[in-house]
Amino acid sequence: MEDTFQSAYQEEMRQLEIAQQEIDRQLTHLRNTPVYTGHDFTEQVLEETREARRQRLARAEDAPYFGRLDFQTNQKSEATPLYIGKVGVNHGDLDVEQENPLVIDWRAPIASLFYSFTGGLEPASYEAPEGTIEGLVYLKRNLVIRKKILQRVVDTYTRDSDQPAVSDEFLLYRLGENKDNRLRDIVSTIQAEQDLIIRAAKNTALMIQGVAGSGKTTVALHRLAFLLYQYQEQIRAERMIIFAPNQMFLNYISDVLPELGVGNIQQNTFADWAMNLLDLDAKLLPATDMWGIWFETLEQRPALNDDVSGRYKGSTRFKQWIDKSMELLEVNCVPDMDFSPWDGKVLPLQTIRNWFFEEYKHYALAKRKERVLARINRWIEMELKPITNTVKLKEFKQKSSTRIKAYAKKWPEFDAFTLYKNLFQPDKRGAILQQDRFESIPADVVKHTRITLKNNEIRHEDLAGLLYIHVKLHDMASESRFDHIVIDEAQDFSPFQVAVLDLFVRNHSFTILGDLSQGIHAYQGIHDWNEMQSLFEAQDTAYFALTRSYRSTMEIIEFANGILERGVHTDLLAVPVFRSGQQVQVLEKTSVEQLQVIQDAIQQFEQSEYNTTALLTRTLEEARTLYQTLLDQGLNVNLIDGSQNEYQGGISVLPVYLSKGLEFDAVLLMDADAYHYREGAMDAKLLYVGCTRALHELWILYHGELTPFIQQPA
Ligand SMILES: Nc1ncnc2c1ncn2[C@@H]1O[C@H](COP(=O)(O)OP(=O)(O)OP(=O)(O)O)[C@@H](O)[C@H]1O
Repeated sequence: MEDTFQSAYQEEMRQLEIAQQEIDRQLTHLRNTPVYTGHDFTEQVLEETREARRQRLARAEDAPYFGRLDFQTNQKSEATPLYIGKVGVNHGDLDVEQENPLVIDWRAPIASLFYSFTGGLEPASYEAPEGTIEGLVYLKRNLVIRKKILQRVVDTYTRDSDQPAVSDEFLLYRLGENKDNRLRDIVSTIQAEQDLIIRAAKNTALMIQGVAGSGKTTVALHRLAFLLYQYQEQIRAERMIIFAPNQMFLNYISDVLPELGVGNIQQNTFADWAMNLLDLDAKLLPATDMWGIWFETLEQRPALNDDVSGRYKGSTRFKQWIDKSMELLEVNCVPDMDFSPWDGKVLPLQTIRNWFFEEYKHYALAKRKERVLARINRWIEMELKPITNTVKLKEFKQKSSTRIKAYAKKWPEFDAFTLYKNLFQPDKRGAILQQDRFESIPADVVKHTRITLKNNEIRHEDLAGLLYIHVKLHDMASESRFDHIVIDEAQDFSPFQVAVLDLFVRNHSFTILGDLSQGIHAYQGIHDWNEMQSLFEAQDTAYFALTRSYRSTMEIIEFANGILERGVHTDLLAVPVFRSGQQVQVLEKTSVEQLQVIQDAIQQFEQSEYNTTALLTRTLEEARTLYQTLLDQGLNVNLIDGSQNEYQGGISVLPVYLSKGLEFDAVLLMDADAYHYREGAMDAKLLYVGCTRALHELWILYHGELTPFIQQPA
């Protein structure tokens, strides 16, 4: 066994040397080629290609590949070793597709075998542009190369061995590593079920329910890199966008795409993106406004049902209601009168209606109004032309100018904010719905929305409706469609938000990822994936479930599953990868003792060389207090209160609801008592989110009665 390993290692050392020499040679050649800066178009294109190769080779220099697959197609008499890396490298200086390149790009069709093959003697196959290619796999090997040095060779499958495939061994090695303050790429260990999602066809609204730590965010980013490779003729990075919950999260994931050699993809929160398009004179209330109601109050939280404002305003019910209102607006918007520029001259209502409802019907409402008014102006000019009497001409000009202004005022104002406001006050002039229809909006929603809108303030939950009206008025979506949209943490998105985004993307090309068990913003998000799936025709959408969790140890996953079983009653439980660690510690301590425990834990984590630790409190106020106490003790800690744009790593103190999406080597969850985490799925989900942030260690601290979602330690 040892001999086999030695010879494999020697063989890979030799291959690495060959690969590195070739990469060095090509790079030196390219670097010595003078950069073309002239105006000749052909030369400019050639220079661009050279520059792209320069950059690709530079990325391959330190670690040209991470895997090897020996594959024999049915047409060949022997297996060919295929080396798979983050970027493809050809033999020689030509930039054309080669049958057996030196290194194959991980996104190439043949590389999918490396991910989908999980062992067995049966033939394996992959889909190539020319059809299905079948053959036999002889070897699957993982290689760790760092800074040009071969560090590890792990065979996860050899055909002539009677050992089963051990693909988890290399994965476990990778998962056991400590993380820093950024998410990383996983090209060397993408799992078969993740690969299916990454390589799924482009023109589908893909919905992925994935348990905590199943790699949803990571997979979405790899999918973008794949789409750019696979559909390079059809899509551009600048026309793709990732929506994530906040700027800090965007910062946390910001290294992955550059690691995958992808730049220029837009990344934003829905709120910032929508506000930018709407360009309103109103103020967006910060998200903390809602958190105050749902997270900071431990007692007397509002009941959560479909009539709470976030759920209602995010529903297709509300969208349909707006549709109806807009239809009525359209039908009734032409002033019910002829237009007379001066006494004795009349443009009949029927002509104006004909322009609006027939000739310009393909334009959006605001444009139609604009066109009709411009046409009336042109009509006035035509009617003025034959008038030769200068006194009369002057008089008519003045009259018509005043009258057209007055007439234009009789049209509704096609401004999204004004119309949105009117939706909530049918008794006002300019209302677009009659009272009887209006009564279907929950009374509480009307009451609270009126108050905020009156103060020129809007909430996040208003953005979908506002944007929808804006699009209907101005049709700006068709001019600036995305090629692909990723929505991360999609369980916190509403169906209405997705319906609006669907107007902004070609061919329903979405990757929508989330976890219902982490739906802590259930007051605005979905409760079931059907709510989103039903927005699309069956052939335009696909659903995947990721159940394996890669982040945490088995002990942590099993502990977190227990919380879900007790508090959420779901079948969406995580299946751990077989990575064992410390038992979860559940410790009853008084507040004075807790401080000592925290200090001990931090010391212990430092010895384990953990880079990131989180202290999770139930509320923001408690996080602030704990942060101050720890600062006073001389500890070097960061507070995360929702206002940060960057995740620093180190020791962070934060309320549990702000930890979503992040991960830490160790987590200390504070105040896990029956007061802080009481009855109700929302508290259980909060606890679940908190516990599943931990990679290696989880400590639970409480005082008094333990929360019912956690089993009393024996
Ligand atoms: N195939 C894999 N190989 C190695 N690591 C992986 C793999 N898949 C996921 N991971 C790791 O698991 C962790 C969780 O990944 P990620 O944050 O993408 O999951 P998630 O499903 O978005 O999590 P959550 O919903 O809990 O925020 C990350 O550290 C990621 O690198």
